[in-house]
Amino acid sequence: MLKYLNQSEAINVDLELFNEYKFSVDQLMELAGLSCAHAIAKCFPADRFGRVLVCCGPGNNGGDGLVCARHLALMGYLPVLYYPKPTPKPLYENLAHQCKRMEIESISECPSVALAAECYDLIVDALFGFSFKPPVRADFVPVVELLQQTKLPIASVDIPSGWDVEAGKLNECDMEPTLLISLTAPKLCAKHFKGKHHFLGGRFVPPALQRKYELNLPTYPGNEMCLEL
Ligand SMILES: NC(=O)C1=CN([C@@H]2O[C@H](COP(=O)(O)OP(=O)(O)OC[C@H]3O[C@@H](n4cnc5c(N)ncnc54)[C@H](O)[C@@H]3O)[C@@H](O)[C@H]2O)[C@@H](O)CC1
Ligand SMILES: [K+]
Repeated sequence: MLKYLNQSEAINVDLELFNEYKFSVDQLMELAGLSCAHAIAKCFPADRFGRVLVCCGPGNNGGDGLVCARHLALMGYLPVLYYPKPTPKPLYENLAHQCKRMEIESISECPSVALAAECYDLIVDALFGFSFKPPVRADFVPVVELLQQTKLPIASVDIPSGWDVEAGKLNECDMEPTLLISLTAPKLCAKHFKGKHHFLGGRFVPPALQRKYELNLPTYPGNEMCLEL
């Protein structure tokens, strides 16, 4: 049976990938963000869902979002970034710079539900991942409210933002993505996911680490970056 990780297991797997297996954050983020773009392309083809609002948070989940936006642009989408709190570290500055040089538009105001409905076909939620601790801080309340109120389909990276990593949907955030891309392995909250598509991405987990945490990951088909669970 596929293992669903609690918050501390997710953090420990992450630490081991960096400390024991010597991956760099950039490497894993690139693969994670690329796998998200692939899962999105399988569920939301560019000819019908071309205009994508990519909402990025301040941590690595937001970094995955920046990578995903860049790959979506390469795949024929028209992503627009909403990245309200850019993190002043070279990793994130470089990813944001790459998006800019890829001519990806950026907006500084969170759009209203009505404006988002007019301008976009899909929202990518890369606000918070497995290090989220509720409640949502003030800076991110408007965008979390947009995610809760919009009728547009949402693709969530790793965790539906605002959900508790283990308990799932909270009273203060009952957002329901259409697509969830669990990275590395699903977290416990994914057991409560009721949307249409649940994908696994982040095809980089060494066999010994899979065995140690008894992840029982399914076999990715062929050279695919992601698979539907
Ligand atoms: N091995 C892995 O497990 C990998 C993880 N990656 C991504 O990294 C994510 C985890 O990244 P991080 O640990 O950097 O953390 P997150 O991106 O989950 O979030 C932490 C950031 O959000 C802020 N934050 C936390 N709670 C908040 C709240 N209530 N209101 C507002 N802001 C809040 C924190 O200050 C911090 O800046 C994963 O979910 C996944 O998306 C990938 O990049 C690559 C590989
Ligand atoms: K997220």
